[in-house]
Amino acid sequence: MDIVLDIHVCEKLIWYVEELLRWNRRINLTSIDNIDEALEKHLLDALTLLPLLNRGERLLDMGSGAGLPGIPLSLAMPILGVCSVDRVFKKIAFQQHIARLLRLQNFEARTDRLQVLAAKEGYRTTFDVVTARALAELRDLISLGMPFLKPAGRLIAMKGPEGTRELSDCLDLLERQGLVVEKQQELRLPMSGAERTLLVLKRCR
Ligand SMILES: C[S@@+](CC[C@H](N)C(=O)[O-])C[C@H]1O[C@@H](n2cnc3c(N)ncnc32)[C@H](O)[C@@H]1O
Repeated sequence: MDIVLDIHVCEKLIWYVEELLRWNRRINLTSIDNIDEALEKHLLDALTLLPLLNRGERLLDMGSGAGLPGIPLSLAMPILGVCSVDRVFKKIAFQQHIARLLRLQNFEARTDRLQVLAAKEGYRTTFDVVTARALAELRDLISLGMPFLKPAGRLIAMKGPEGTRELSDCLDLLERQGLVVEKQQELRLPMSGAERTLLVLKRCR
């Protein structure tokens, strides 16, 4: 997948996935409970965003669940500032446990509803990048994500094959919100061949 990472980063990434599956036996965090599948469909999938990010950017991961894609991105790119938000406390407790043990300096996990966080100072219009995986249809992601974007910020929606249809269904909304499609990237995960669509929408006014 053209992603080259330091061996120490890889060890931490794999430890994170193992810890996720360990916690998953006690509290339900993810439907995947097999290590090979989790490495591909959680870890590699999250890392597909790396080439789309720039050093020093501030990123919001909306509805991050067990920390995906925010935790792998924060490990692989320590120069990124990641804020990871989910409304479910136990999921954020797991993310905070990971951040503590891996000493993630560039990572903040908070329990909040996105609609509430969007009104808070320090969060509204302060992010260069807003990401979401498996949170909602593109139309709803745009409504949820727009309040957080800086001028010229990007919303990156991680979608399956349905991404293309969802995009063409909301071209009117993009126009109204002042968003343009900066990139539409289709890819396949290397083991299962599962299809993914990355949609990068840039705020232009
Ligand atoms: C299907 S999970 C996806 C989790 C993670 N992004 C992933 O790909 O594994 C969707 C998550 O979004 C969270 N969520 C849904 N609506 C939300 C809202 N309005 N505010 C904050 N979190 C929300 C849910 O609690 C859930 O953990």
